[in-house]
Amino acid sequence: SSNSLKSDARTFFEHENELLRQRRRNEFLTSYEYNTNVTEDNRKAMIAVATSNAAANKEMTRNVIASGYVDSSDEDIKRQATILGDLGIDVLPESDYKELLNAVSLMQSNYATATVCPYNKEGKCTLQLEPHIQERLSDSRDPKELKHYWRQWYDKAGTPMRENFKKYIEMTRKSARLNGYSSYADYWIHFYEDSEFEANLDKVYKAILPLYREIHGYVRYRLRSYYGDEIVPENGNIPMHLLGNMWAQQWDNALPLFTPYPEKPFIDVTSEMLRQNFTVRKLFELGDEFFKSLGMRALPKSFWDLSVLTRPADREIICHASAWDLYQDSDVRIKMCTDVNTHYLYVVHHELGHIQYYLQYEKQPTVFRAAPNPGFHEAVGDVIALSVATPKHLKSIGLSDVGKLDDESRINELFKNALKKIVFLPFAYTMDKYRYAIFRGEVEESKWNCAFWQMRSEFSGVEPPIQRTDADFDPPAKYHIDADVEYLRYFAAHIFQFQFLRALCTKAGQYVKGDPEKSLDNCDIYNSKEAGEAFSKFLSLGASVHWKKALKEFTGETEMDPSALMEYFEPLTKWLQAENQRLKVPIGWGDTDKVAG
Ligand SMILES: C=C(C[SeH])C(=O)N1CCC[C@H]1C(=O)O
Ligand SMILES: [Zn+2]
Repeated sequence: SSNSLKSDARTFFEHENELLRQRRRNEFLTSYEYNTNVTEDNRKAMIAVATSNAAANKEMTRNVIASGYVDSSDEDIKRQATILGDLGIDVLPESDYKELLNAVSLMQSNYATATVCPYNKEGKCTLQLEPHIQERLSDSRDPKELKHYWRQWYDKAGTPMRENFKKYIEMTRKSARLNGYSSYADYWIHFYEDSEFEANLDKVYKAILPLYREIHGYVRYRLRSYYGDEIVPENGNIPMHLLGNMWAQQWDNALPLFTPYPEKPFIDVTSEMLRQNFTVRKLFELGDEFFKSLGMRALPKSFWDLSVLTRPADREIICHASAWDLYQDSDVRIKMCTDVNTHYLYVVHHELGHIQYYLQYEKQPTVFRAAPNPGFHEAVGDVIALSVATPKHLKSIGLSDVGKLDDESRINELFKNALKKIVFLPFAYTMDKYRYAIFRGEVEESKWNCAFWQMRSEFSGVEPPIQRTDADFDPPAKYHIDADVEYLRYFAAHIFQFQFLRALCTKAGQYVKGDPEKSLDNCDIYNSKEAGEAFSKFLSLGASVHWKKALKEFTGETEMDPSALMEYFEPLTKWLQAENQRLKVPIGWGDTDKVAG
């Protein structure tokens, strides 16, 4: 009878899911060991466990496909079979698999251990990306110093990785073909379960581009008046080393150079935290308190015992922030090199969002212990960070004395947030538009570097501070390109997080469309059990249902839709259009002349 068949299927998947859970725990434990202690032995141990797991996963996938459950009439069984039937890079023959993991882990190790020489003074070349170089890129206003660190980092973290990157492209291309995908790009895209994904992406990019162009024009205009026109062109690409971030992915660190109303008091959270002797632990406790105030999961004791929250003095670690699900007994951890400042206050909340998601779906079968759309996982923490950063919330936790902003201060705040959330979109779009083109063989290898900078210019209107050629190879200077981490998840997250914010703020009674007292940019969902309940319900589903079904229950929407983001920034959009007209700011940019060919 269908019941017995179902029980056979259920028994089958319960067994496979339990074995998969054990394999994942073993794999992530050895990977965590390597990430928190970068040695050759740990790197090899990680590759060994991953390789044996790949063989076991191949066996599981063979069983799942042989079972025929992918055609089951039971939606849940069918979904489990479809996901478990998809092998990814584990499909590779063992020797290729080892080569791929070796190439990726060597790029990650290089990124984690690369050091550069100090600018304009003697001293050992031991400066690290986090915190030294990142801090100089954020705080220096000396174009020569900025150019020095830009060039040192790209020459150290990029070009030497060319051969490893080539191997990575070769092996991922082979894995995609063995899985029946036309390219590794299409393997990445299948995780969005949306046949219109690329079309929707372009639609969203075009929807936000007008606002981005206004921001770009205004920033270039203000930078020109600060640095002069030998450094900053009137109509061309913005030299990226002036924008406060090594990859020019967010420009908020350079805000003091272009604050709309510089005379207005500004909430400088970093100096206030330092004045109040904030510790790293305090940053995590703030985030933990926030989730608990919503009635959501608290951080378990094991989190505090097993996480690595600051850079250890006695060993190399991979500092790039990451959250870890160790698939047993709520064993969840964060590994990052936290400093006490606004940037890390955001990153802490971003990572705690991943942790909350792991805890919320931990009762799901292993196959469903994931997000149904990669963008969801990257959006959870950001929504909380948006609430934390509001003047209302900062006042409630004693980090600011300004609760409600006047119109001009509000423009300053919205501009600061736009330098993160809007500026980021063309950057994220390019990270994967570029890799898609390489994965699809659309760019000849001798042009891989020039194509990268041409796309950064086309989509963001930024360029390197110095001439780059195809003798350089700059893409691996960005962590995610070393680590085989898909990037459009962050693009999607930057759209979804405003849809989540609008839904949660509505539930919390903090947002009413059209009510200036209840606008999105001053909504604080802290303590709202209604918001927490809706969020928990959404997150606990994991990947058990299609993301459009989960989103519909949560926000009433079924698309990745920028209208919530555009509503949040609407007052700024109006102000910028008027201000750029008043100042006769030229909008738009041309081709970059910093790449040969
Ligand atoms: C904080 C993380 C770890 Se999931 C991160 O990589 N992010 C967060 C925002 C964008 C992206 C980046 O740093 O490039
Ligand atoms: Zn993340």
